Amino acid sequence: MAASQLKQRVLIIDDQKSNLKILSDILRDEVELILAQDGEQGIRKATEFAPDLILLDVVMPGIDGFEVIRQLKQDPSTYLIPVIFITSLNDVAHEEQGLLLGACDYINKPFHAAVVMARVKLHLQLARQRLMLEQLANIDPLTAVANRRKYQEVLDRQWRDACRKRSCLSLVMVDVDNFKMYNDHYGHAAGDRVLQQVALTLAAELRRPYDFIARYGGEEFVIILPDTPADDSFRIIEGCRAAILQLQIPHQATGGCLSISAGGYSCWPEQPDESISAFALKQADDLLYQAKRQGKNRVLWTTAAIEIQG
Ligand SMILES: Nc1nc2c(ncn2[C@@H]2O[C@H](COP(=O)(O)OP(=O)(O)OP(=O)(O)O)[C@@H](O)[C@H]2O)c(=O)[nH]1
Repeated sequence: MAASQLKQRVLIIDDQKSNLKILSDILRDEVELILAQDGEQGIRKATEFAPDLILLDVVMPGIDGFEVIRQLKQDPSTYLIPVIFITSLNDVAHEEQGLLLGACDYINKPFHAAVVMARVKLHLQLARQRLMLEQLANIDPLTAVANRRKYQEVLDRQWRDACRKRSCLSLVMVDVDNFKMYNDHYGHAAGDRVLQQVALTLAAELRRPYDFIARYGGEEFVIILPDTPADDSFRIIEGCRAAILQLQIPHQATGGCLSISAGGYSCWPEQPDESISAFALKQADDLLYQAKRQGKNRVLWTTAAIEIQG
């Protein structure tokens, strides 16, 4: 089913069961509902289920709605979720406070079904559009894999995870061999089609959910293999190299078939520091350069301690 056809998720946080029931009855057919009966539970469910929209009661025992939204806006995993306040506090000062804290709208009690529905639909539509824009901003238009901007974001996250788990993370730079000659011989449009094929083939070789590929620029791709031992990572990239060769794309200018070279670097990150992760990528890039100098169509790999050559 296309993402646009999936039901969006709405989390309702209200301490009154009767309100939860009224709102559920209004929204049930249109959205997937998640219910929470106090602020703490609401925050937990917002983190766990990543809803597309939150309806938040203001007056609740324990932490009130204002404190809930404050906490949601401080957490990177929830701060983008739109929040509509639902309240019987009909004065302007409270409404202003809610909006200043980052709420996108206000619905007053008692509820009018048509108004609730209209406002929820409007904010869900805006949320969907924002998600689509975000996805477009992260994708390379030619090859449809992630772009360099997304690479940096994913690397930062996976580097932090690897620090926490003390696990092995590999960074790989991949480059199409003799691509200038390919363009010169077959034309730029044919070169574009080859880049698309290469991206598709590399992506298909990465089978684990957190393996990641991005187009780094031109005919270069970058791959992140988190939580994978160095020798397995090397084998995966060797598999990529073999898969590109198996495409048997003729490259008459070289008298053979199109190939790739790669440089890989495996490490065990200890500090979430961008200059260290940039250094790791530089190691991979230096090995790619060596692979080119040693004759191309090969993968060179290094870890802090060992060097493997293919
Ligand atoms: N068709 C096409 N070509 C591109 C694209 N981006 C970069 N290129 C071309 O890729 C070529 C890369 O050339 P070089 O950096 O000299 O590398 P190479 O010819 O592959 O040589 P080696 O890396 O030594 O194997 C240049 O001619 C770029 O114009 C693109 O999006 N489409």
